Amino acid sequence: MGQPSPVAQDSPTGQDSPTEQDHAAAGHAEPAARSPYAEHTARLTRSLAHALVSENDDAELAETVRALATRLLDASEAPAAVTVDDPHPRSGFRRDITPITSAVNPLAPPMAIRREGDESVSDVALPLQYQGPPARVHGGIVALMLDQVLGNAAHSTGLPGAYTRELTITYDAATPLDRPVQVVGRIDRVEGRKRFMSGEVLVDGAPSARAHGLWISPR
Ligand SMILES: CCCCCCCCCCCCCC(=O)SCCNC(=O)CCNC(=O)[C@H](O)C(C)(C)COP(=O)(O)OP(=O)(O)OC[C@H]1O[C@@H](n2cnc3c(N)ncnc32)[C@H](O)[C@@H]1OP(=O)(O)O
Repeated sequence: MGQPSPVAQDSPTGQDSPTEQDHAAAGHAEPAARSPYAEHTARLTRSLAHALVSENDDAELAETVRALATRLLDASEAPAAVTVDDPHPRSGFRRDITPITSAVNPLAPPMAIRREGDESVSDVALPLQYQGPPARVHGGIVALMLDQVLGNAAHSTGLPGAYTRELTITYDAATPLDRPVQVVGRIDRVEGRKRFMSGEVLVDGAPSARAHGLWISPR
């Protein structure tokens, strides 16, 4: 079996952390502290997800995975016995468990979002497990990436927390797998509780998908 395709940077999001009020408004408690064990396991699970949808075979790797699965099972029964270094130590970062930017959620590539001027930006290359039509990223995943990056931009200015109220995606062209694409989002205008947002997925600088959306803060 070949190496899994490179996934997005295995790092946290750069996304603004939700406040305690955000968590309270969202109806859940503050997540538990970060776990390096969870983060490493998520990385492994991403690689396994890629291996499962690939059609390659490699007996030596299969044996390595079998041994690792045994070790992981032991570790899950006695997690304190396993010592790992946190590759992304941060202080004060609340744990991100979203299925798109989280380092510890294996459903997430994960995307890392940064600020560039007035925009939120993420460079990402999605591997095979995000495929829709052959060689193309699934349209729902494209919408997920845009939702997250526009949401990041909506929260980037110190404005209160807001939810996606409306999100329209226009798919102009294929978003390719296994190639770097750039996801960009920005605030177009603010009207009271409403933030009107826009963004794109760029492939070699040209939009493969465009998004327009409305984010609203709860009353
Ligand atoms: C607290 C925040 C927490 C944030 C956590 C961050 C973590 C990030 C994690 C990642 C998250 C990733 C992202 C996610 O997954 S976000 C999760 C997915 N989204 C949701 O769950 C949101 C569901 N919707 C709601 O909860 C409510 O609708 C909210 C709270 C948003 C507003 O409820 P509210 O009861 O206040 O209002 P309303 O819904 O009756 O709407 C009525 C208003 O909207 C106006 N309107 C409607 N359409 C349009 C239009 N096209 N052009 C212009 N205006 C338009 C309309 O005129 C009216 O305005 P006005 O007459 O009042 O002036």
